[in-house]
Amino acid sequence: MFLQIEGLTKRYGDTAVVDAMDLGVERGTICCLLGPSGCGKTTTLRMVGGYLAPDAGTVEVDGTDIVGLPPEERPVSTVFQSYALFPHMTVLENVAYGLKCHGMDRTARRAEARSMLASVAMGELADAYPAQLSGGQQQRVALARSLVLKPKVLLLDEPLSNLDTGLREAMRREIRTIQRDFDLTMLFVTHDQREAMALGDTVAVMDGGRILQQGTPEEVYLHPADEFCARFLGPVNELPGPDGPVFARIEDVAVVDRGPWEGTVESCTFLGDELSYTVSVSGHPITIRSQNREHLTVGSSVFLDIAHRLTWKGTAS
Ligand SMILES: Nc1ncnc2c1ncn2[C@@H]1O[C@H](COP(=O)(O)OP(=O)(O)OP(=O)(O)O)[C@@H](O)[C@H]1O
Repeated sequence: MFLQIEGLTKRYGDTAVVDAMDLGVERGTICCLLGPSGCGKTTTLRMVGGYLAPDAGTVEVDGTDIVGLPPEERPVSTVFQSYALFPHMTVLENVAYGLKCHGMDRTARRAEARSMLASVAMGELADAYPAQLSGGQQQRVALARSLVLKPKVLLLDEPLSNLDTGLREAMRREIRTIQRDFDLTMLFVTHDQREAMALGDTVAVMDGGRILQQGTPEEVYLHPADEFCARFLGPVNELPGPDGPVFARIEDVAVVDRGPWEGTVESCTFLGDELSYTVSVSGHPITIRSQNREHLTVGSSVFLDIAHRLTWKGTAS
């Protein structure tokens, strides 16, 4: 693996907030580190970036352990959630600043910064100040400032969380394009499962300072390692079965003419692009989505079947 984290540990008092964590990211891919608030995502990123010393473990980039190196000597650059742009510097100066720290002369670093700004479509705003920019524009400057350093690994800590939904999706596409253009290896922290699946070549599900599962979006969504991963990646229906509950994703439960489960339609909610029903099966509330505009009648009986059963260790199969 191009980025290989092994046994990484950070303790505060008696609590290991990152607990002997292992994670690998292949060269030229995006790994989304996904987990609930407080599970240790930022702490992990800060240790990889060099802003926090681990108590144990190794972080290798391209075969070299970087744990002992200060941030500026690591082949790694971080884009923070807050963008952390210098308010008194222009966009161009912000992007050129890191190159100054690497000893590049003024003309060369301004030329590099201009070319990087052009590649994130910010060339025309090179002389603006951060306060004059929208959130999305500031985000692009923050990306340019990291990319100009040509890091081997780019770390992003919830970089889209300050943006509204439309802009977030546009920026996600842009990050994907930049990642491909620069053949970057990225570790992208998020607590948003849709974002993780949309962006990640792999998704690493984290809880309690550990990685519970790492796989492609399809693997973690359709074949979760445990119940926590199953529920964190998306809603789960729990149907009664002869040997214990049968689990399925909402979109994998459908109304059929004849099927193994029978229930009563309890409610119907109009969501615009689809209808959401709650069907009670032996007292279990089951959620079903349908794009058919013809409403099922509340109170009527329906049969249900599932297209794919979610299983993990310990579930009935
Ligand atoms: N300096 C510190 N001293 C003590 N505890 C800390 C310190 N920094 C972080 N923690 C604790 O470590 C745990 C992990 O924090 P971290 O910021 O890594 O979580 P996170 O997964 O990034 O959460 P979020 O999504 O909310 O940003 C939290 O319980 C936090 O309170």
